[in-house]
Amino acid sequence: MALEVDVRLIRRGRAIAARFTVEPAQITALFGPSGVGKTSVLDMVAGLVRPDAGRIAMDGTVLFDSAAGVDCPPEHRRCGYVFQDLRLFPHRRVRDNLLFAWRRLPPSARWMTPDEAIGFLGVGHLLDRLPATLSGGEAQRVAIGRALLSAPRFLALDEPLSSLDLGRRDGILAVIERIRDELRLPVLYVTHDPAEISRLQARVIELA
Ligand SMILES: Nc1ncnc2c1ncn2[C@@H]1O[C@H](COP(=O)(O)OP(=O)(O)OP(=O)(O)O)[C@@H](O)[C@H]1O
Repeated sequence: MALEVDVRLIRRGRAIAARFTVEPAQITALFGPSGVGKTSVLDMVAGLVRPDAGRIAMDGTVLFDSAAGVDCPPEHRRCGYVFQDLRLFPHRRVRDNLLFAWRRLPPSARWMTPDEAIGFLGVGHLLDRLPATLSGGEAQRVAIGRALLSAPRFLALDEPLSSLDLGRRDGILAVIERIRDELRLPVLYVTHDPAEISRLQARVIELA
C-alpha cells in the first residue's frame, strides 16, 4: 500500500518538484519554508491541482500519469485530505460532518464504522454540536474523523497543529501516531516544525 509521488509544476513562476514514496505505517513530512510548495504537492496528490508532468500511484493503481494521459478525479483517489483550515461544513452538525463522505460510499468500500471512528477520536460527546462551537483541537479531531470515514487509502494532513495551542497539540499528535500504528495508513504530513518531525519519527522530504 505504498504511495508513489513524482510531480512537477510551475506555479507563479516557482518550480515545484517532489519525488518520494510514502510507505504504509509511515509518516512522510513535507518540510520547507513558506511558499515553497508543500500544500501544492498535497493538492496535486489529492487531485485538486494538476501537475505539469509526473506520475502518482497508490499501491500500483495509477492516479495520475502525464505520459499516459491518466488523471483520476479527486473523489476516486481515496485520499483523506485534512485541510489546514479544516473546511468543516459550518451548517452541519458534527455527526453530519463525520458521515458526509461515508454516506456516499458504496458499503463495500467502507473500512471503518462511524462508531469506530467516533471512539478512535473521542468525539462522541460532540455529535450534536455545530463546528463554530468547537475548540481548535475538537474541530481538528472532527476533520480527521471525516477524512477517515471517507475510507481513504492514504491521508494528507496539512499543518494539523498550526492552529492549536501547545496544550492541545499533544492530543492530536497522539491521534496521528495511532493512525500510523493501528490503522497503518501511509500519511503525508506538511509542517514547518522540526519538533513535530522528530516526535512523529517522520521521514523528511525537504522542498527547496
Ligand atoms: N491557488 C493558487 N493559485 C496560484 N498559485 C498559488 C495558489 N496557491 C499557492 N500558489 C503559489 O504556489 C506557490 C507554493 O504555494 P504553497 O501554498 O504550495 O506553499 P507552502 O509551502 O505550502 O506554503 P506555506 O508553508 O506558507 O503554507 C507559491 O508561490 C504560491 O504563491
